Amino acid sequence: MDLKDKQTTKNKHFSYSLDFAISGLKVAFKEERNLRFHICSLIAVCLLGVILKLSLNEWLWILLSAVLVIVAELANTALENTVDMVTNYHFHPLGKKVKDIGAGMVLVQALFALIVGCFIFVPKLYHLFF
Ligand SMILES: Nc1ncnc2c1ncn2[C@@H]1O[C@H](COP(=O)(O)OP(=O)(O)OP(=O)(O)O)[C@@H](O)[C@H]1O
Repeated sequence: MDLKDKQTTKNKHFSYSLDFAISGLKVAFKEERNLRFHICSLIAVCLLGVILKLSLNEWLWILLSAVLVIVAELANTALENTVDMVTNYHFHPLGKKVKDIGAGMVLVQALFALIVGCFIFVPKLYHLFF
């Protein structure tokens, strides 16, 4: 961690904000197995989308669902880290509540993505095989 990483004041330039945002994404990707899983799933879905020649509307629904899941996972990661920082890894009923609600948020988004994926891919796969 260099001196810049110990900054606690507001960013003075947009480039600093961008720099910290990118480093946040890198840390989340490195530390969160679920985030890596969601990104791998997105790549697989995109490949399938190319093979099945999705329309522009279908691509937009798929991308919206994927972005919602990834944003939820990032927000959940931030919540988990905040709970760990505040509780110092000790059990606290409110810490449990926050983490469980955060996990619920990701689940809701993931179910939405699954439903969208089923609406788009199931009929296309059905026509392909039957
Ligand atoms: N400080 C704490 N106090 C109370 N309960 C906690 C605390 N930390 C974790 N827990 C409980 O343990 C569960 C798992 O915590 P963890 O931090 O591993 O989250 P997770 O949901 O497994 O994260 P991930 O999204 O990485 O799978 C939480 O959902 C919560 O019920």
